[in-house]
Amino acid sequence: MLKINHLSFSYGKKKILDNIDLAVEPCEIVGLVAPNGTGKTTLLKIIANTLPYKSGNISYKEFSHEEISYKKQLFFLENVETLFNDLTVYDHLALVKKVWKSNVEVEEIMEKFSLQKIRNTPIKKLSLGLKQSVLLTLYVISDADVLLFDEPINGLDPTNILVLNKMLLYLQKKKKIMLYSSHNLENLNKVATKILFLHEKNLVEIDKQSNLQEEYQKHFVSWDSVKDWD
Ligand SMILES: Nc1ncnc2c1ncn2[C@@H]1O[C@H](COP(=O)(O)OP(=O)(O)OP(=O)(O)O)[C@@H](O)[C@H]1O
Repeated sequence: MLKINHLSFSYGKKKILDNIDLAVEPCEIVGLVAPNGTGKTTLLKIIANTLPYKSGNISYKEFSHEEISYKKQLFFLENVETLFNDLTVYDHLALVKKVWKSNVEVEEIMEKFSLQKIRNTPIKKLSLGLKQSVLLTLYVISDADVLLFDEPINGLDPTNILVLNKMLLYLQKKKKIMLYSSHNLENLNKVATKILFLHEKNLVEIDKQSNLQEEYQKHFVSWDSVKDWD
């Protein structure tokens, strides 16, 4: 289980997270929802150890957040900008397989994402959507236990959104712990096992049976911020 207790975080005087508690079990796909600039990426970065925090505790199984064993069980790439641009697709996948000491077959996963045609193309020559597909492939290749996705749908066409959803269910069968931040409520509702809104600096669980769009409006939409354009 991934556990967060009493986590608070501020950038300078600006408080982003206030006393957050969260527990995520294997096989769970937790959808994280909030308006732009609320703190979803911040929370994922803290869990992934790329942003230090001072207040609270985070652990996975018996490992605390600072331990190397924790870091080895987790995979997070914030966005396609973090890919190694000069590597070819194949070399990037092979690198992650090596570093994460994974047994996952690169060829098999490339085939599932239909990446064979671009296997020898350097990342920098790919379109946004293809880079995003490579980024998602790296999650599968890593075979890490805890997978943190920040808007994984970014740039994907409808076919590749279906591939993403299949990938998430495949990873669920492999008992991964997944956190998935997104603005796409419709797709999130299809795949997430639990939906959390980051509301007023804390996490609120939303009933999956409820109308997510309505819940979003209730929690977040201030009509003052949607200006009249006539
Ligand atoms: N390095 C930083 N220094 C200071 N403030 C930051 C920093 N990074 C982010 N912020 C601020 O923290 C807040 C939360 O940012 P964050 O990127 O976590 O939001 P988000 O919910 O992921 O947004 P989006 O949906 O737009 O990706 C924003 O107001 C942002 O301006």
